[in-house]
Amino acid sequence: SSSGYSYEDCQATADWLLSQTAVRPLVGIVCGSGLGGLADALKDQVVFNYRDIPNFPQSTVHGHAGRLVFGTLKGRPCVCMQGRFHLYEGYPIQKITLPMWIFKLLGVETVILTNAAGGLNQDFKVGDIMIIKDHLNMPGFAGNNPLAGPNDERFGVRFPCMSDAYDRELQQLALDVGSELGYSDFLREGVYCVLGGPSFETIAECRMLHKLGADAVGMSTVHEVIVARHCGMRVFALSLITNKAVMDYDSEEKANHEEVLQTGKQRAEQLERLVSTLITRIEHNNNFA
Ligand SMILES: Nc1nc2ncn(CCNC(CO)CO)c2c(=O)[nH]1
Repeated sequence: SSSGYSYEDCQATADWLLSQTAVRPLVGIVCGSGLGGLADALKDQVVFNYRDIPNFPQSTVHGHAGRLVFGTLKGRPCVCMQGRFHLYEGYPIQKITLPMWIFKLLGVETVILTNAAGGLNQDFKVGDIMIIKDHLNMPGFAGNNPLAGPNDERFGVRFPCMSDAYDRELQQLALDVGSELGYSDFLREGVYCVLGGPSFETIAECRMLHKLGADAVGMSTVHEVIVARHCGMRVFALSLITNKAVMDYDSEEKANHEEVLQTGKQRAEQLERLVSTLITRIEHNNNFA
């Protein structure tokens, strides 16, 4: 569509990347705020700055490097976005999700997305890792959906199903890996709600979202998930709970980005171990590639 990219645009970018590296990734990783360290774990890296990639948007948020890192994680070929895009940066939604269409055309079969989020579920503690089992797409309720506009059947169907967006097998695998690694006491599951941002939510909004069944709130991920599912990639996503959302009017808590990045640093190592171990357990169609 007009503000979107054509299949040919995406193909051109993917072909450009494939001509620059011999890595043929099966897993695509999206690193959330302060979680870019995951990309540093890749071996035999081939790195591209977003500004050097045709059609790619630029990261403008502190804690988002703006690099596409190809490499291997325990022998598994991966591509990792160190820095992602958000509605609050002022990008049209199709620009935010362009990397997903490109991942698809690179041959990626499974996308792993991480983000930092506020905890709405009162049982959650700062530093918990929440496996996302479903989402609430608030911008989508207002029609801000990355699939709006003409549909290209080469990517997927006009009306894609979202009741199976978050792969149940990968969720179970993550729980198993988490308990193997001894992470069970900070590993949770829940529903992630996306808001446009950049302002953090009000107390009334937190209370409303909690009543609506949301366990965590953030400003990303859902748009990429919708596109990834539209073009048939498996999705696993998790939120690092970087602060407890303010739910009471007598609270002195004030959500801030620094706290988000600080918690990311503290938990980064466990999150990286969880994701890299998970990746070695994921079965792919052409594992022999
Ligand atoms: N209460 C609350 N806590 C949060 N921690 C991280 N995020 C996700 C948004 N992250 C932004 C600002 O840190 C950067 O992308 C949020 C949020 O949206 N709300």
